[in-house]
Amino acid sequence: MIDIHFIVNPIAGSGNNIFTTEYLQSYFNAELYIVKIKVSEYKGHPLILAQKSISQRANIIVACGGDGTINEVATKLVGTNIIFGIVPLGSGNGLASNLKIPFSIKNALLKIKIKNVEKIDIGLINSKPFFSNMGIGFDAEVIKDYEKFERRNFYSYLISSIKTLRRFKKNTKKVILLDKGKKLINPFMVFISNTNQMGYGISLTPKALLNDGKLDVVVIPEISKRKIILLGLLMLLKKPHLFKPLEYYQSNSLVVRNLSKKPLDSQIDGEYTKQMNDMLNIEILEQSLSVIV
Ligand SMILES: Nc1ncnc2c1ncn2[C@@H]1O[C@H](COP(=O)(O)OP(=O)(O)OP(=O)(O)O)[C@@H](O)[C@H]1O
Repeated sequence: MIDIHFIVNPIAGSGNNIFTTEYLQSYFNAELYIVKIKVSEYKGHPLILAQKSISQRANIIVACGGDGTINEVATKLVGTNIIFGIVPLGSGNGLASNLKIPFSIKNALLKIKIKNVEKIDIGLINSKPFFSNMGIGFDAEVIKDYEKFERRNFYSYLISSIKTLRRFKKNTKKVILLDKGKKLINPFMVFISNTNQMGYGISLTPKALLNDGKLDVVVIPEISKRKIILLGLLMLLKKPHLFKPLEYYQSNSLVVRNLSKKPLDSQIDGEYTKQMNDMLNIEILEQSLSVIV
């Protein structure tokens, strides 16, 4: 028998995500599969549920949600032989988009049933995993504002982006030192990605591969509001490389030092995180998650 556990975030994306055992057993029949559904009740709960599923010896653990839920569930599976599945229900779905996992629940479940497994790289920030991307600067501030919205969709991202743009430079000075001694004062963004998608078809790192042992790094220095708008348009047109101040490179590790007095605001897989540590060691852990594609 195959033990398959579904960890469902009921509020991901447009919300109201409900799965019943009858529905899932129409794909995973009771003669072959033992199906368990676990519904997360609060932020951080998917992590606890995944840990329980591991101790219950699940063979396959499926995250039903967006990048935040994926992050919490998959964090527990890194370096194990447990197979990880995704039913994308989030607003952005960066990792699922890169893996070409269908957004239709039916087709995502059929993929899981076929069980074509690939090993993918994951990123680490001071040993804490990320799967899609992390960022410091504008994206982190957008996410901080976005988390106040009840509705998690493209419209909320757009409103948060406009609000952030209005007040962006009024914040205290940020000073960051990147590993090669590159000092950045008030950078617009330092963005580090494992995937070639941010969600909604938007990307800053189109060359990223999930199994190349590299993270794709985008550094954008302090820029004017007019240039921020130009960058936004180029991203929507899928041509961010035409934006001249943007520096793009690949690396298997980097160090980010915070030289300002305040902790750095960051986003990790689309969730706001305050970095209390002044030194961030960011690295790649090659082919350490077995995921159904
Ligand atoms: N019942 C719940 N109530 C509130 N928050 C929850 C609940 N269950 C899970 N969460 C948290 O919601 C956060 C966001 O989840 P998720 O990323 O899946 O959705 P999303 O933000 O809509 O998608 P995306 O990241 O792709 O944009 C995660 O940190 C998760 O732990």
